[in-house]
Amino acid sequence: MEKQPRLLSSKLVHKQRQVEVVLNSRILAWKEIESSRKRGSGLNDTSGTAHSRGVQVCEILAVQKTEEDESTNTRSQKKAKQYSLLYAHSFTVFYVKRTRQHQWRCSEVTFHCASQGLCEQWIQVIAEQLSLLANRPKSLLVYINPYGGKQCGQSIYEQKVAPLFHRACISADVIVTEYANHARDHLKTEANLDKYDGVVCVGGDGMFSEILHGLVSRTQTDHGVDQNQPDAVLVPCSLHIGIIPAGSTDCICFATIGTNDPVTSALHIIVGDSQPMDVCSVHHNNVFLRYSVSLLGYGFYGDVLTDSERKRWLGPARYDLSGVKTFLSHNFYEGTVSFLPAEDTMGNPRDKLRCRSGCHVCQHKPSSKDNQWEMSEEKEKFDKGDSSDWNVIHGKFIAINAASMSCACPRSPKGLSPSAHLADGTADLILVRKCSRLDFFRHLLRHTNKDDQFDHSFVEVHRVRKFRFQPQHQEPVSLEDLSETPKKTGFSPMCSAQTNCNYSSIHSSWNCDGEILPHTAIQVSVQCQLIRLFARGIEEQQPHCVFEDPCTLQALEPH
Ligand SMILES: Nc1ncnc2c1ncn2[C@@H]1O[C@H](COP(=O)(O)OP(=O)(O)OP(=O)(O)O)[C@@H](O)[C@H]1O
Ligand SMILES: CCCCCCCCCCCCC/C=C/[C@@H](O)[C@H](CO)NC(C)=O
Ligand SMILES: [Ca+2]
Repeated sequence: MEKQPRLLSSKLVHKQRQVEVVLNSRILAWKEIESSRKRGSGLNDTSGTAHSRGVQVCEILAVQKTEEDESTNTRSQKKAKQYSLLYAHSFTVFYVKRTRQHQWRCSEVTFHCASQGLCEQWIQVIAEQLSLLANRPKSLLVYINPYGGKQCGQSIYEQKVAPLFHRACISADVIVTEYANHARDHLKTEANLDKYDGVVCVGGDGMFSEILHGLVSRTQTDHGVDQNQPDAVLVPCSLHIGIIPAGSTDCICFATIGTNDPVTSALHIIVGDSQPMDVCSVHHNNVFLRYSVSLLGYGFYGDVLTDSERKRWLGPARYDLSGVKTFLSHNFYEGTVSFLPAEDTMGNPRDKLRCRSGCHVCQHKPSSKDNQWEMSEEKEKFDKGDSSDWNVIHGKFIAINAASMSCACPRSPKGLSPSAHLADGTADLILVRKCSRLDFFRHLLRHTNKDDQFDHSFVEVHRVRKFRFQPQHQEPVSLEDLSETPKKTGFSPMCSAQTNCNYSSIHSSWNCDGEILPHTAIQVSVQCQLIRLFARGIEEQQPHCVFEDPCTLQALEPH
C-alpha cells in the first residue's frame, strides 16, 4: 500500500550526501586510474571522456559484504587480490549504471577496508540510507504471461529479473497465468492487495491491459464507484504497476522508460520510480467496455489487429504480415467523430514538446485541470448532453487513432503522436481521411523517421478530453446480422466481394491497447493520472559513464 514518506532529518540528509560524496570520489579516483592506465597502454579510453554522472543514494540498489571471488585472471582482479591481502575486509555497492538508448544495468563497486568494524559501519550506514527510501517496494505481486510475444515471459523473469529482486531484498509472489484474463480476474477478486507495494506485469501491452483492468476495477469496487457511468470520477489506484516487457509491441513500457529492456524495467521497479499515467475509459451506450492507456485505433490499426489475432503463432511478426495485408486492402470507413477539445492545456500535438522525465506539461497541476473540468461549464454542458462546445466531423476515414500517450515503440521510436503526454489529462485524436495508397504509405513511413506524420492535407490531429464515434451504418446487433463469418469479436466487411478492391467496408473494429472491442459506437473520456507506474518517463539522453571492469578502491574512511 502507498507508504507515507518519512521526513529525513537534516542530519540524515547530510549523511546521505556524505555517502554520495565518498562513493563518487572513489569512483572518480578509479576512473582516473583506469584512464591513465589506458593512455599508457595506448588503449582508446572512453570512460575518461564521458561526462561522469554521479551515483546518487537513490540509485544504489544494494550493499553487501563482498563475496570472495577466487578468480584473479584480469589485471584489475589481480590488483583487487593485492588490495584484499592488505585490506582484508570489503563490501560491495550495487548501483544503477546508464548505458546506451535509455538502458540501465546493475553495476558494482567494491570497497576494501582495513578493519572489520569499519567495513560493517559503512555497510550499516549505506543500508540505513536505503531503508529510509520509503518509495521503494519491498513486496510485489508478479503476473507472468507465458503466451505473449515470443513466449519467453517466464524465462525472462527467472533469468533477468528475479536475481535483481533478490539482490535488492524484494519478496515476490509469482503467478504464471493459465488462461487469458486470469490475472485480471485474480486482481479483481482474490488477491489480498494489502500485502503488496506493487503489481508487476511480465508480458506485453495486452497483459498490462489485464492488470490495468483488474486493478482499476478492484479500486472502483472497493470505493463504491460505478464504472458504467461514463462521467464517473474514478478513484486513482494506490498500488504502482511495474512492466517487465515480454510482448510484441511493448509500447507502454517503451513510452514510459524509453526502452523495452527487461533489466532496465526491473531496475526502475527496484529504485521505486513513480510515473502517473492517464487512462481512457471506453463506454458503449452507457455500458463500460474497457480502459486504454496507449492506442484506441479504428480502421487501419483495428483491421491490423483483427487480422493478426489469427496469426498469433507468428509472434511479433504477425503485425508486419497483417500490416502489409491491411495496407493493400486500403479500406476506409464512414462515420461521425465528435470531440471536446482540451482548451486549457500547455501543449498541442504538433509542438514538438516531447513528454520526458519531469515533464512540465504533465506537472501543470492536472488535478486543478480535473477541478477545472469538474467545476467547468464544459462538464455541465456535457452532463446535460449539451455538446455545443464539441466539434463534430463527419467523413470517410482510413484511420481514427486516439493516443493517450506517444505510443512510442521499437517499430516507431517517436510513436503515433510524438508530442502526446503521459499524464496531462488529454489524448491526441488523429483523423486520417480517405486518401491514395501512396499518400497513406508516406504517412505511415513518417512514423519511422523524423518527418512530421501530421503534415499531410488528409491528416488532422486534435488534443481532446473526450470523444465519441458513431459509424455511418448502425452496427449489427447480433452476429446473425453479419454477412460474413464473424471475426473474433469484431465486425467483418459487409460487402460480399472479397477482392482486394478499394471498397469502403461498413465496419472496422476498435483496437484498444491490442484488444478488440465488441462495439464500434463508443464514448471515450480521459481520466487524468488514474494509475502510477514504476517508471520515470523517458530521461533526456545523457552522456553516461562507461566503467569496463568492476573497480576496486582504496580504503574508505567514513567521516
Ligand atoms: N496463460 C495465458 N494463455 C493464453 N493467453 C493469455 C495468457 N495470459 C495472458 N493471455 C493473453 O495473451 C494476450 C497477449 O498477451 P501480451 O499482450 O502479453 O502479448 P502480445 O499481444 O504479444 O504483446 P503486445 O500486446 O505488446 O503486442 C493478452 O490478451 C492476454 O490477455
Ligand atoms: C511502410 C512502413 C510502415 C511503418 C509503420 C510503422 C507504424 C508503427 C506504429 C506502431 C504503433 C503501435 C501503437 C501501439 C499499439 C498497441 O497498443 C497494440 C498492442 O500492443 N499494438 C498494436 C500493433 O496494435
Ligand atoms: Ca495523455
